[in-house]
Amino acid sequence: GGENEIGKLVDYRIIGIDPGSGLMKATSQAIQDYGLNNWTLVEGSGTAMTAALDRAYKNQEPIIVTGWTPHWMFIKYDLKYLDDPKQSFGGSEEIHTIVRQGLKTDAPSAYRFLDRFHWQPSDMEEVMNSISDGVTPEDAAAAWVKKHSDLVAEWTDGIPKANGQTLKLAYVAWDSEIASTNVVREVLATKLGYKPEMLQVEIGPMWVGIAGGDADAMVAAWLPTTSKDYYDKYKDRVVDLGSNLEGTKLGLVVPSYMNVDSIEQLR
Ligand SMILES: C[SH](C)CC(=O)O
Repeated sequence: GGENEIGKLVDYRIIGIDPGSGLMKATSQAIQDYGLNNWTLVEGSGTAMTAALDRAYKNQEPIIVTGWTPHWMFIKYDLKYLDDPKQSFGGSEEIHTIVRQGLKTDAPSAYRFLDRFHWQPSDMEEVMNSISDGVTPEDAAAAWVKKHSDLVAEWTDGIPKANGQTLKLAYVAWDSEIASTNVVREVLATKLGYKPEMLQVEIGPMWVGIAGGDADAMVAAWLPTTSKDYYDKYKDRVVDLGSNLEGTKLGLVVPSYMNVDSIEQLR
């Protein structure tokens, strides 16, 4: 379309995250679906996006970011999702646990725990919020595990301990997966006797790592839509242990002080 009031305020830019993510693919789809011809989707990272949001929000300036739930930003700032009447961002999804073929034989205790690992968005947000308040991911995970000993017991009761076997956990540096992967690491290390390592990679290498056996597990598969391309490509070479969290959401997010409510209004 031609001139757009909101577009002018944000220089026709949507501040995105890492280019391979499903969220960026969905945003490109929305730009097409809603005819946002003169708009630019800025590639970066989850960290760069939250830094830009923080700067704009502190100065009460307009900004549009690619966002998702669960995320600490909805606690820290007064934000809103733009309505998505064309459903370019899909509906509410879930996050799956994906492990390498052979893990059940090689590390049966880790496999059994990973198969049981399941928590609520509020649990993930508790860890995320603590990290966003400046607690290290390791300490935030340790505090959460200590506080939620009943749920952790459900994950680990009756599972024999390993004797210091190394395990490689792959993840992408999304704030949600920094939180979840640190909790998984903490349980593997303190309850099940493993020596877990965390490998921070981009989304493609994360799936390749599990499929190729270079990594043992990840809790970062947003499905059925967000990670669909990677799932379809690697599903025959990985083991999907199902959902570890339900009730996610993806979309365009703005501070509540902006006078815009729908993606329709950006054209
Ligand atoms: C950004 S969501 C945590 C995951 C994804 O977009 O692939």
